[in-house]
Amino acid sequence: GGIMTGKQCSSSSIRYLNQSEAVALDQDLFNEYKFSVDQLMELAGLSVAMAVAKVYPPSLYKSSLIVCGPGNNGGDGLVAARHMKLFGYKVAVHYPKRTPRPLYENLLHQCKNFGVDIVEQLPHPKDLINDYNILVDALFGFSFKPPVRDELKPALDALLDSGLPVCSVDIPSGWDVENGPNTDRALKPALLISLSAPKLCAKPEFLGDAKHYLGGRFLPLGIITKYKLNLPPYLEQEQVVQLSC
Ligand SMILES: NC(=O)C1=CN([C@@H]2O[C@H](COP(=O)(O)OP(=O)(O)OC[C@H]3O[C@@H](n4cnc5c(N)ncnc54)[C@H](O)[C@@H]3O)[C@@H](O)[C@H]2O)[C@H](O)CC1
Ligand SMILES: [K+]
Repeated sequence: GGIMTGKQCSSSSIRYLNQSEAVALDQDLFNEYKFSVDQLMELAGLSVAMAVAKVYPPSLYKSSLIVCGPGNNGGDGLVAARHMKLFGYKVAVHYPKRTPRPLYENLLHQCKNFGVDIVEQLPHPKDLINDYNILVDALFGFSFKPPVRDELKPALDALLDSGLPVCSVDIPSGWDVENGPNTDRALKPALLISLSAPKLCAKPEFLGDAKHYLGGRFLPLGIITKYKLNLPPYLEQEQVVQLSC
């Protein structure tokens, strides 16, 4: 739908970033604006948790599983896990390929100390529905290059075949960042949370009837101008804004 100011729901005239623009914008935040990854990841992960809670409130969707990948998209998932725990969800994390960096190690440590379950071995995808109400897809973000390597196929299969609603962080995992769901067996997320600005794969023709939120409310005006972003306004102190209804 178009801009609906009353309901804060807009998607017209949005500019979608290609993969190299997304990487360049990210680099500008670190190099020109001197943000640390931890800072942005905390805000990104918080906004993911907030969007998930708006669409799938913990009172109705109590039990969640967050599938985390080896990069910063997975880091966003680890942050979201901690916030979702604070929001009242039962939270489990599956984190099959761990990158040995203090950032990720500390986030995982925090999850454990906040009572997040760490699931080493996933059940068969069809059995996930017995234990969980929603899945969060934090497997791959804007640095993904298809096809998925074998080692992470089981994690993607869990997201593909469970039948549960999937909330994708920034990019629906397995999708081409620019060309969207261009395989036979593509993920169909129920909710996408684009971080900082939507990438080309988040165009309405790819998302279908999925809900779409923008989060990561940390862009300085200089970046918005440089990348000619035309983002919808966030209401008041909200960390997310809905893009399609
Ligand atoms: N500016 C922002 O909005 C911020 C976004 N954040 C999040 O960071 C990700 C991008 O993170 P990055 O570390 O660059 O990469 P990814 O997580 O997308 O994945 C890289 C990771 O995955 C492996 N990999 C790549 N392709 C494959 C493949 N075909 N098969 C298996 N594995 C693959 C690769 O080796 C790496 O290990 C962005 O989307 C946001 O979610 C930041 O949190 C904050 C700033
Ligand atoms: K993802």
